[in-house]
Amino acid sequence: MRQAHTVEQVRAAEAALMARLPEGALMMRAAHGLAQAVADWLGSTYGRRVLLLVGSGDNGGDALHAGALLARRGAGVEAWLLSDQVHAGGLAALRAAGGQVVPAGVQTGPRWGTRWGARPEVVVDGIVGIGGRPGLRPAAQEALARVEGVPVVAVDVPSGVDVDTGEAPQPHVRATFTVTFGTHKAAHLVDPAARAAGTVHLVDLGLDLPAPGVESLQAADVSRLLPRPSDDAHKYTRGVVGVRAGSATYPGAGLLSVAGAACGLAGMVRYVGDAAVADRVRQAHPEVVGAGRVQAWVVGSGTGDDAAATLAEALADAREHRLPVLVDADALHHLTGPLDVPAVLTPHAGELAAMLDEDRAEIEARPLHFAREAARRYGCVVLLKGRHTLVSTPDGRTRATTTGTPWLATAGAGDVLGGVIGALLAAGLDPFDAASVGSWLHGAAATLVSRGGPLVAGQVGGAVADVVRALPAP
Ligand SMILES: NC(=O)C1=CN([C@@H]2O[C@H](COP(=O)(O)OP(=O)(O)OC[C@H]3O[C@@H](n4cnc5c(N)ncnc54)[C@H](OP(=O)(O)O)[C@@H]3O)[C@@H](O)[C@H]2O)[C@@H](O)CC1
Ligand SMILES: [K+]
Repeated sequence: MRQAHTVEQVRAAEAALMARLPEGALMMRAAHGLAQAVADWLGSTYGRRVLLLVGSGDNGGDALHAGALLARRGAGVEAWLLSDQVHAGGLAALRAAGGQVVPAGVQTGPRWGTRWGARPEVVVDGIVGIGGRPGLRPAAQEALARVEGVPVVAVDVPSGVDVDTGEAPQPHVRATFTVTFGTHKAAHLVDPAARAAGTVHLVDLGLDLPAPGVESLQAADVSRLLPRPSDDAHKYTRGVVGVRAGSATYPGAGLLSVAGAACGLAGMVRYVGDAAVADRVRQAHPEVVGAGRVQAWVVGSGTGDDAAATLAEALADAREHRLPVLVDADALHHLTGPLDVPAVLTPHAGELAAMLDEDRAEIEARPLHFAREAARRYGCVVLLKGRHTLVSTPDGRTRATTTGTPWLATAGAGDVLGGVIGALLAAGLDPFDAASVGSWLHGAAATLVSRGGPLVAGQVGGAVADVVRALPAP
């Protein structure tokens, strides 16, 4: 599990560990990890040009110490100080290692602003870390503008983003990769900040941390959580998923929801809906049967004018038999308040905006906030679709999905996702696990069929089996 802790949690764990270690030991662990990551990325150190942007706090201290380590391995290292006060030990170390230092406010050389007369090969963003406020001050913005186009490695977090919320409303660094320390932070997993962080490399510091507020499943977690048939399983013990989606106007939504539900993770799929759609479903998926008892419902997509009635029928059955329900698309607009059955809602940003009476742009700027808000308001698990899909519970616990490919942004992908999650609900996972595992599998399946190129939604359900096959042993 990739875990993301808050600044407050990190500070507390750091204080407890620092009390047992010699002064500066944690910063040196961080600096060694940072220097190694930069060296690995460059492929060598001797003669390479590394520019440090150094703010007033320990984040700048990390950059200076890492710069000193790189300078000792032969790199040309220059530090631009963005404040009159920077980490004294780090500054002394860089100077002692032969690094160049350009004090705050000093106009630097002609071409790239460095004494090399050539572009730096990498910029190390030590402007601000977990002690910063969102946004960048003018000195940092000017420095970044002078080295525009040079790859940036962010120290701990891309400076300027909001570390605990993943929001990035103001100017901020856009990194090629980020080297973080001790644990991940929400900004590494949650967009838009996660996009600014690039690839994230974690340096272990040995912190003793509490339960995280945000986490991200990895292949091993999915393998552990995945319901697998027992030796004596039959189709009913594996769970039956019922799909109420699609209509004469939107038959494709029914077909694709079934394509997801029929990914093989449940024992059986029932389709309940328009007769003509049901015929087409049976042609495409002969194993799918009609109405009867189910263990979970998938309801909503493509139900058009019938959405309210279809939702009401599914909820009535779910109430009677205490079944979980996945509600998507058209049906989302007919929810009025907290649900009284276990449920997963799967809106995209536009649908969530309508559900919460907000602007879509606001939802996209603050997805973690609004996923949690919706989960509280509707009293169930909410999955907010996006590049990093978020799954939140009413108490705020959140998982971010980091599998997937931009090619998955295609019509019908959400229908398949709903079906896959429905299968997992029917197979017995609780709504939080079903939604997060389903989202992970859906993203991984899309990456598999995409192989770097375009895909159509219908391919994704069928590829879930290959993803499951490739999971590590539980
Ligand atoms: N935790 C750990 O386990 C370890 C942490 N370590 C490292 O320490 C980092 C945290 O260091 P930190 O506490 O000194 O805070 P940090 O973010 O460097 O600077 C805060 C100062 O910057 C300023 N400032 C504020 N906003 C700003 C802005 N937008 N733009 C520009 N400046 C801004 C403000 O000062 P001001 O200028 O206002 O006086 C504020 O006081 C952490 O991210 C990690 O890298 C590792 O070394 C070891 C293990
Ligand atoms: K930084």
